[in-house]
Amino acid sequence: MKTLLIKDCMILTMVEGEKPFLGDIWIVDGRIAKIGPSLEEEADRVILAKNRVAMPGLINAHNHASMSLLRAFSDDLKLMDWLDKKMLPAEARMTREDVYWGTTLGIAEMIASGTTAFADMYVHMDAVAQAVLDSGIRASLTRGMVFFEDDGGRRMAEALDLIDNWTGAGDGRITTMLGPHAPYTCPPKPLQGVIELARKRQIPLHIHLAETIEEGEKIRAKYNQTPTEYLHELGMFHDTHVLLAHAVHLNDSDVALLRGMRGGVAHNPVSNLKLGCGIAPVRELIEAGVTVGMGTDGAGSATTLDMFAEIKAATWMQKLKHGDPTVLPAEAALRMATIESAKLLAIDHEVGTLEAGKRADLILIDLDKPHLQPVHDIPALLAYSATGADVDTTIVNGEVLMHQRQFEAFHWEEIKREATARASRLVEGL
Ligand SMILES: CSC[C@H]1O[C@@H](n2cnc3c(O)ncnc32)[C@H](O)[C@@H]1O
Ligand SMILES: [Zn+2]
Repeated sequence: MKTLLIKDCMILTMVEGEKPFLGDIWIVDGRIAKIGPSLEEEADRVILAKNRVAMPGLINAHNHASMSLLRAFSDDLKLMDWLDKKMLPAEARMTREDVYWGTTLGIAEMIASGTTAFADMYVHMDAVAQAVLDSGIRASLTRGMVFFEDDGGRRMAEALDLIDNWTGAGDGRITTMLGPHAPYTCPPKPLQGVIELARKRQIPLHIHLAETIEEGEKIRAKYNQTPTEYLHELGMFHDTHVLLAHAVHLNDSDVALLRGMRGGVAHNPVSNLKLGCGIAPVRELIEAGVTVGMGTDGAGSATTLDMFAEIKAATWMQKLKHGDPTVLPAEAALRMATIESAKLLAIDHEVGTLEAGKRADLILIDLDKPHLQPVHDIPALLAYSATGADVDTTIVNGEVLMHQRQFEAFHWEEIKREATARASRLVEGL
């Protein structure tokens, strides 16, 4: 039996209706065994957490972690130029080892800024899975599939290999999905095949949707439909859990089509702002009963994987869009980054709130700083003033991955050396 006791923290469980309270968290074999005041348990390790807030780890519901190698390489471009002229040529040079080290760099940033789980779509996914396994973080992995030309079924075979070989690995830390990339890269025939397979094997789907106006124009020209109508008509929302990344350009009838869907939308506000894509209809989706979580997208576009930046951007953007500061209050934004994202990854029975019986995925945030005093309202402080750099401790599955801002499972110098050398090679001459 392996035990960990966290003492004397303010606990924000994110369970609906529960206010923050002072107490201890008792963790046994990776799960929360008890939460309460003055727990006197013998533990293998005790973390004294005075002046710290304990909250569920943040869950990044849409990422391409390897793209951390392409951080700040190509910015201030329109999405299609950025993707076609910069990202795709650099990605064409990526080896399996590049993807391993790029993902590890992304994971290091996520652990350092309080993310304990992420959803990823990329290529060389066995390398991504290995990086997740080695790092101790939790992830939902999917092989991104574009169907421009016939590849004899190679991408699909790789997607199924990932699912067959890695689902449940790392004591359940790794889960998997099928990932058709986007409506504009997936014509009806192959996309229908993916949807049917997902339904038959009950595998969740992860796809980009309605990110830009140009995407809407392309799909309108080809199929005389909105991107959402296109996916709906192919049966994507009938009986399958679907993680929709972005969903910026939805009209009222698109939102109505998503009502009652399984899964929901990963909102990526920083990427949407930076690429000038627009403001997603978050309030309308939530009012329609659609689950809305939060993600960063890759560091190639967002530049940062700090989920606290997303939390701020999400709430500010909705307040601005509706001209109303009461829209998307602090606690609702924090819920999007925790339990609502957990629902998108279909892991909300295990993580997303701090409750006895759940996996011990949690973070400690250091309030002993000028920008986090005085402590009137913890959710407001966390949503509006905290940053990833205020995360003191990150714990996944009961394992301490960072404490007092020191990685416990990583060799940072090695990651930096590998990542910087590989990144230079990938972008040379582009
Ligand atoms: C086929 S693997 C995933 C693929 O997606 C690309 N990508 C990264 N960010 C975005 C985005 O915001 N919209 C669309 N596609 C994106 C990434 O470069 C990979 O090629
Ligand atoms: Zn993306």
